[in-house]
Amino acid sequence: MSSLTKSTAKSQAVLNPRTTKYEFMGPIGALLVTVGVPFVTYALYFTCNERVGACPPSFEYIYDTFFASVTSQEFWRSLFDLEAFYMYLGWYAFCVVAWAILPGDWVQGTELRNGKRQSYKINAFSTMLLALGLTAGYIYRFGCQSFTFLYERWIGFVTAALCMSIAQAALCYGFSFRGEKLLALGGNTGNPVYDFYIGRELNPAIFGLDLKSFNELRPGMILWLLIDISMACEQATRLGGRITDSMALVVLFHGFYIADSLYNEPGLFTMMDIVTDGFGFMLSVGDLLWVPFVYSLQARYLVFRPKDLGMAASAAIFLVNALGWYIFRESNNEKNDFRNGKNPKNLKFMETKRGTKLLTSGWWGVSRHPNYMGDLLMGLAWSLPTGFDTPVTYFYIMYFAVLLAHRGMRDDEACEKKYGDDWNRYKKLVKWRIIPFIY
Ligand SMILES: NC(=O)C1=CN([C@@H]2O[C@H](COP(=O)(O)OP(=O)(O)OC[C@H]3O[C@@H](n4cnc5c(N)ncnc54)[C@H](OP(=O)(O)O)[C@@H]3O)[C@@H](O)[C@H]2O)C=CC1
Ligand SMILES: CC(C)=CCC[C@@H](C)[C@H]1CC=C2C3=C(CC[C@@]21C)[C@@]1(C)CC[C@H](O)C(C)(C)[C@@H]1CC3
Repeated sequence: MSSLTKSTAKSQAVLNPRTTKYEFMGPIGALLVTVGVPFVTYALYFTCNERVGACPPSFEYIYDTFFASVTSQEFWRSLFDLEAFYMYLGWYAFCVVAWAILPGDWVQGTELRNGKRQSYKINAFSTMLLALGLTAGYIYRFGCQSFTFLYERWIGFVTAALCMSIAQAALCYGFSFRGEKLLALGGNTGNPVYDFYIGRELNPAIFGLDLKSFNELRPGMILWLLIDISMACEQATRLGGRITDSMALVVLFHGFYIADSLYNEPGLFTMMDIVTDGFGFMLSVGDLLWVPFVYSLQARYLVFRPKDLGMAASAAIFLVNALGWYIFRESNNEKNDFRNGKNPKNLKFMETKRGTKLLTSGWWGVSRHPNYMGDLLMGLAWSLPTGFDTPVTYFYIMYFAVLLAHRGMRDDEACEKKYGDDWNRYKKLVKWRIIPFIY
């Protein structure tokens, strides 16, 4: 080995140390989630659709109809739909083109280990507006019944999104070995199953397009809204032109959440996924498959189980969502302002040896993750319009509680490393993790 190659290898090892600690229960856990996420996405469809009597159906039904068909070639062929595949590719290409041509400010992310900063173009919200405008024009021109293909070709789109997420994660994993890349501190164990799942390269990018933030906010989140609109169109087609109040609430809540997230795009760049995690299968499948096809479950359910709630129930559910959103947005804003050197509400804070201050009053004095509490309340409001006939439409809030509890623990560990004793002092001041007196 030449001395130049040796010194490059040495500086790479210093910049990208081997990961010595596993998260997510190591390679076994990574493998379980890798297989489990696509499995659950398909299962939520096959155990809860209009051909199935109850959601979920009896075990006998699953055994007789589903297990029997799984062994047939026909079943596996039905998962692929070439037209849906091309439409999905077209959708992804639309998002890339919109990113490239729509105007947007370039902002810098947090400082990286190599002293550099990643640049991000801010135009996720305008991409959503463009997609919504084109969809509205299409529906206006061709009628609501022409925008029901996302409902009709559901499984074909699921498979297309899954293929895209596998392809992206595999390419990112492969390219992370080429050249001098900045790796994620948690994704460089040397175990391919684990590193593929967590993501090896921290910020993979093509022609200035940062793949991690792009995937997190655009092709999946905006598709989730389009899916909801398609479900509302399918319901309107079936009900002779009207949609139920429950469907209106679900589409409104989801739409508002998505628009709010995209409008606050710069807030993403300080989050754990962007700052510490690599772009691996976890985020790729989470962004492209899980978010659009699982988060929209309530809207899909209301197509074949329409429900009229009436004014009182609708207003009550609306208030739950509004309260959740208020807590979510206010707490995220308090922290973002504070981290940007502003404290408009004069909130109390504690100094730390690391130099960064921690809020101890306002929402961040109520619990250590008040934003999770707001997000969970909204999740509950999204399920309530479907009534109490099935637990399946409450899947989102159950999964989300587990995701946020686990995310809170990961963050707690990271903060303990960052802040040392000061973090324990902070935990004594703000005792509750997410929901006061409960958790
Ligand atoms: N819908 C969905 O599927 C998902 C939604 N989310 C949402 O994303 C949002 C962001 O979540 P996430 O990034 O996990 O976590 P948080 O927004 O809670 O951020 C945690 C970080 O904030 C800083 N911090 C912690 N306590 C304080 C304090 N008292 N004062 C000031 N700064 C503090 C620390 O970083 P530092 O000190 O270094 O600044 C810590 O690492 C949440 O609203 C969550 O609900 C998340 C995952 C999935
Ligand atoms: C089961 C599985 C595959 C888990 C992967 C987790 C992902 C689904 C989530 C990890 C962090 C996420 C965030 C959002 C969506 C879900 C994923 C990708 C988010 C974009 C939702 C909207 C919010 O306002 C947000 C921008 C704060 C949020 C960021 C994190």
